[in-house]
Amino acid sequence: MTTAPLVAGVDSSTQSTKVVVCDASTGAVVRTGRAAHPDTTEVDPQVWWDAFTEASAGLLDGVRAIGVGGQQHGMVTLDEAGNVVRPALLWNDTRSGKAADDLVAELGGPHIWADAVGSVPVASFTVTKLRWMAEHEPELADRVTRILLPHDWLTWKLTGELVTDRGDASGTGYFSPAKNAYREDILATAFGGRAPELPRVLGAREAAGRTESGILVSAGTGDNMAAALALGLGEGDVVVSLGTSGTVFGVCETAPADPTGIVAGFADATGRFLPLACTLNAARVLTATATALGTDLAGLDRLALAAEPGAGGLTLLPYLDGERTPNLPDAAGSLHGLRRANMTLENLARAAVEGMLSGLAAALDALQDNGIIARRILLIGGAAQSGAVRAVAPIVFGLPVVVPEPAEHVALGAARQAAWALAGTGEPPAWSEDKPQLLPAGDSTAGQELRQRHLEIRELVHHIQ
Ligand SMILES: Nc1ncnc2c1ncn2[C@@H]1O[C@H](COP(=O)(O)OP(=O)(O)O)[C@@H](O)[C@H]1O
Ligand SMILES: O=C(CO)[C@@H](O)[C@H](O)COP(=O)(O)O
Repeated sequence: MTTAPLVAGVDSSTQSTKVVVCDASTGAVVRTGRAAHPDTTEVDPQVWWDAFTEASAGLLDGVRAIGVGGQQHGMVTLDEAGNVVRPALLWNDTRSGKAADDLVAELGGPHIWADAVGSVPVASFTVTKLRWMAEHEPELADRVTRILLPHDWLTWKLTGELVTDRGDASGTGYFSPAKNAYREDILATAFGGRAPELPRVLGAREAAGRTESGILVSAGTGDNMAAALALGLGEGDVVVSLGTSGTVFGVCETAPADPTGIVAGFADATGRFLPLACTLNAARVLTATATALGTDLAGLDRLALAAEPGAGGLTLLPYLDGERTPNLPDAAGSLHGLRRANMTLENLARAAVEGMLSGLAAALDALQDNGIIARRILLIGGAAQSGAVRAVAPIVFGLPVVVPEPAEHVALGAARQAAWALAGTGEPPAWSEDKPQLLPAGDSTAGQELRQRHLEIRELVHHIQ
C-alpha cells in the first residue's frame, strides 16, 4: 500500500504557535500541536522557536515538506553574527505611531506612499518600527546587518536561508507589491541611511531550502495570506478573521492603492493581491470583557445572547490596546449611552461583541470602496467560535456569513503552500472543501443602525469622519 506524503504547516501568530500535519494530496489533518506565546508586544524571537519546537514535538515524523505562516510586520533585527539585536517589535506595538506620521509626511503624503508600496504606513508596519529604532536606539540600529519578519526568521532557523515571500514582504512598507521589488530608498530614508540586507523574495511555490533532516521548506508567508490560501478565495468572498487582530480581506488581480490608508494593498501568496484592513482589538475584547464581567467566554456568550440587538443603546468603542483602523495608536476604549435602565451585564456583553464587529464593518465598507466585491463573509479565527459573534455578525455585516468548520486556517494555508512546493505544479493542490455553516444575512435595518451609531460615537469622541 502506498501512503500519500505528509506536509506540515505552522502558524506563528500573536498568541500562540500552531502546527498541523496534513495529507499532501487531500489536506486531511492527521496531527496537530500548539504552544502559547507570552502576552507582550516585543518578544525575543527565540520564544517563537521554542514554541515551534514544543508544538511540533513528535509531529514531524514522515513529513516531507513544511511551510511557516507568521504574524505580519514584526521587526526582527540581526547583527553580523546572526544574533538578534533587540527583541522583535510586533505588529501591535504602537510606539512607532509618531514615526509613521513623520514618514508619511517626509515622503510627500499618503498618495505617494500608496503609489510606492500599496499602503500608507501606520504603527504596525515594519518601516515605522525601524524609524523608531533609528531615533531611539541609534547604537543598536548601527549593529543591524539584516532585517527579517517573524516568518522569515523561523524559515531562516529551519533552512539557514535569508528568504521571504511577496505576501509578507508587502507588509514591510519598503516593498512594492505592484512592481515586486524592494524600495531600498524608502528603507534607507526610514532607517537613518543604514542599508541592512533584506531577505530574497521567493516565488509562490518556490522552496526556501531544506531542514537539517531533509524536510523541504516552502517560502512561507504572512498569517493572513496563509489563511487566504487555505480558503481558496474567489470573487465575492471577503474574510473576517477574529484573532488577536481583526482583519477583513479579499483577493484581487490589480494592485490596490488606498490613499486613505484604511486598506493596505498587500500581496497574497499566489501571485495576486490581498487588500486588507486590520483592527488592533478583536478576540481580546471578548476575553477582557468576560474577565471584567466576572465570567468566561461561554458566560459572555450567554449574556450577550440574552440582550436585544443594540444592547439597549450601549456602544463600546473597543480601542483597548490603541487602534489601527481607525488610526488612533494612543486611543483608549470608551463606553457610551449608559443609563440606569440599560446598565446590565447582558447589555455590556452585547456591546462588546457589537463594538468589535462594528469596527470591522467600517473596515468592510472601506474594502468595498476600493473595489472589492463582497457577496459573503467567511468568518474565521479563534473568536469565530463564539455563539454571540455568530449571532451578531450577520446583522452587523448585512451579508450571508459562512463559518468554515473549526480549523487552524493559517497553519492549513502554510501546509498547502508546502504541498505546492513539494508538487511543483502550476497551481496549489486542490484540497477537499469542508462543510461550512451558513448563516443568512441578518436584519439589515438593525445592522445599519448599529453601524451608524458606532460611526457617530467615533466621530464624537475621536473627530473621525
Ligand atoms: N469560543 C470563543 N469565544 C471567543 N473567543 C474565543 C473563543 N475561542 C477562542 N477565542 C479567542 O481567540 C483568540 C485566539 O485566536 P487566534 O485566531 O488563534 O489568534 P492569534 O492567531 O492572533 O494568536 C484568543 O483570544 C481566544 O480567547
Ligand atoms: O498586522 C496584521 C495584519 O496587517 C495582523 O493581522 C497580524 O498579522 C497578526 O495577526 P493575528 O495574530 O491576529 O492572527
